Amino acid sequence: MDSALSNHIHVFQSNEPEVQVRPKQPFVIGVAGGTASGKTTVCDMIIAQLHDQRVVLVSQDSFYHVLSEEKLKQVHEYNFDHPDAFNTELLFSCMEKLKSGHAVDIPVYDYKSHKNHMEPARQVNPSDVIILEGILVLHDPRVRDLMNMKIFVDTDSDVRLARRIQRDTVERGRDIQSVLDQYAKFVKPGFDDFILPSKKHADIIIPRGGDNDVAVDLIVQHICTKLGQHDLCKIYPKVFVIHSTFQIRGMHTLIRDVKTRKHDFVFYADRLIRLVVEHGLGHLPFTEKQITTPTGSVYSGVTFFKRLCGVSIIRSGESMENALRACCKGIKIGKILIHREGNSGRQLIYEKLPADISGRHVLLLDPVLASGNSAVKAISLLISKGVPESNIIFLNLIASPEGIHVVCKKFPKLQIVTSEIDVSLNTDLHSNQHQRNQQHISCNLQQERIRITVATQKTISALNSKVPHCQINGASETQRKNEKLLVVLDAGLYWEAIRHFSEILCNRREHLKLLTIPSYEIGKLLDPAWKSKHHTFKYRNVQSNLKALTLKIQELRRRVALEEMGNVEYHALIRLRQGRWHLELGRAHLVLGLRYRPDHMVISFIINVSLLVIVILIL
Ligand SMILES: Nc1ncnc2c1ncn2[C@@H]1O[C@H](COP(=O)(O)OP(=O)(O)O)[C@@H](O)[C@H]1O
Ligand SMILES: O=c1ccn([C@@H]2O[C@H](COP(=O)(O)O)[C@@H](O)[C@H]2O)c(=O)[nH]1
Repeated sequence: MDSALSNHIHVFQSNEPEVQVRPKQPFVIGVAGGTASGKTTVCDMIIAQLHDQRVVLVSQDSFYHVLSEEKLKQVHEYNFDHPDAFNTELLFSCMEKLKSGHAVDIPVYDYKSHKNHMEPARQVNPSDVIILEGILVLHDPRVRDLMNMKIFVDTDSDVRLARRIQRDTVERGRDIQSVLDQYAKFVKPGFDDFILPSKKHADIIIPRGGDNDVAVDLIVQHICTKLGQHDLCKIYPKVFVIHSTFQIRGMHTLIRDVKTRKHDFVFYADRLIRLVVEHGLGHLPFTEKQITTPTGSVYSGVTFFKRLCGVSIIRSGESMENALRACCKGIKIGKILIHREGNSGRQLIYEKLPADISGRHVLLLDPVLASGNSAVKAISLLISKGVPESNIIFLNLIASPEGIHVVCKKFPKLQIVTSEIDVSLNTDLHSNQHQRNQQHISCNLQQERIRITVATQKTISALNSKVPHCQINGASETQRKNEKLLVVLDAGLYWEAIRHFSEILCNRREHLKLLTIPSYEIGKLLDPAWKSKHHTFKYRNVQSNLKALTLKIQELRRRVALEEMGNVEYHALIRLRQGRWHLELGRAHLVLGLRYRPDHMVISFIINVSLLVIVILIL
């Protein structure tokens, strides 16, 4: 260590116990790049954006060796661009101390006198973020290893030379000729031999330096995420955030961007969901297993835990089901529908869970953990069904700190696996995300299953109003049931609506009956107890040459057998396009009715015509 410098760079211990002073490790960023590439400018931009974090900037220049008087006389012959010009031992030890939560005193370098200012030395306190900036900060492997993020600022050499001439003549007391001489003799060779080769160690390369505010934004977001996650993961050891990479941040950026198209949103949300699901599966128990390979050698491996099930919180949780099915073939998936009442109230509307759920590990699915209220309701239900708290893994894409606090405080043994903790997941973002989830789900629904739209609800409401209430026990009960029915329908649980609200639905007019027929058939498969004397239409009446329809029914039966009851395109089955309900429903009714039940249709037709004639006569 330089004795002159070491006298003025000292490391001191804090008096307080370490854990109280620094409950977490600082996030260390290294920023390297050629002279005048914009390293300081980029650092200033990062610091400005991290306004609510404690950030310190350490410059490698502070660690230039102190020059003897003799060397100072020949300073134009001194190579400031060689690694040996720096006291790297001291730099390393200071960074190590800072990282482990100790304050250090660092001198301030003066370029005019080429000296480290001894008095006053700069006291650098341990902070949330430590940025180390300098031409060769990525050169030494020990210093590099202290860094959580390594950045290289990559600016065109002509631009750098022009900036250096301007800066060094204005700020560093040089003339143009000396700048050019130093550049040719030391700066350029130093760049080619040491600085440029260190670029390969960088995690991020920022072209154009401070002009690249997109890169700086991304870096700042990444740091914020890391800082937020450090805290929560330390407080709650059962919270796991999948390793954040720029791929993952990029996908999060896309799914949050209001300009992202629905198709891209679905694609990237699905990719993230898949990562979360895979990660979540890694938290399941396993047993050791030895197997013999085809070459006869013995491999000591593990075998997965098999008694599993998924439970999705309707509706957004359903968007995670496909990823779970893709990872766990034939997995049983239950559903819970929770209705929001006011800000914190939640009402359980519907649940369908595997009968033997208490003996299974449960992967609870909901892409967004916001307030935590729905999650608490769903988890409480699972526990009431006998699932041990420690057997539940809650998987989500984005979790708010608030939601994590609420869930983890109440269920400390439950595990949460998420792809990001979002400190800005406030009500606005939640509603935005919620809207996005709706889009995601509706996109899936368009492809795979019926989507009960507002128009449908209106149609059903209109039909409801035509049903004499006396048929059902008490008007208020009817209203309540109708309300519940609409919530279930809104969730797209059409056949569930038929099963659980059959007494309301079976009294609907022909249109609705026709619409419910495929669901009714599926309902029969699952629950033979459900029957309605009002339904006369049977699939066995379908002509045998209607192969496409038969295949679809088979496909439905297969899916039902796999308990994929939500993923059914009922509309396609009855050849009905979604939307334009009145017209299309009537047409579909007529076409299908005439084809399969001409007797019925003729009678209806005669009755309708007779009624019309009577009305005309009366008028
Ligand atoms: N994007 C930019 N556009 C114009 N001038 C810049 C830009 N970035 C930096 N500079 C100027 O170039 C000089 C060197 O920038 P600085 O950030 O100090 O680079 P470094 O720390 O890499 O030496 C400074 O005078 C600064 O004002
Ligand atoms: O006394 C000195 C010390 C350093 N230099 C030059 O400074 C640059 C590094 O600083 P940047 O801010 O990154 O440009 C380096 O190229 C040295 O040549 C100096 O001229 N005099």
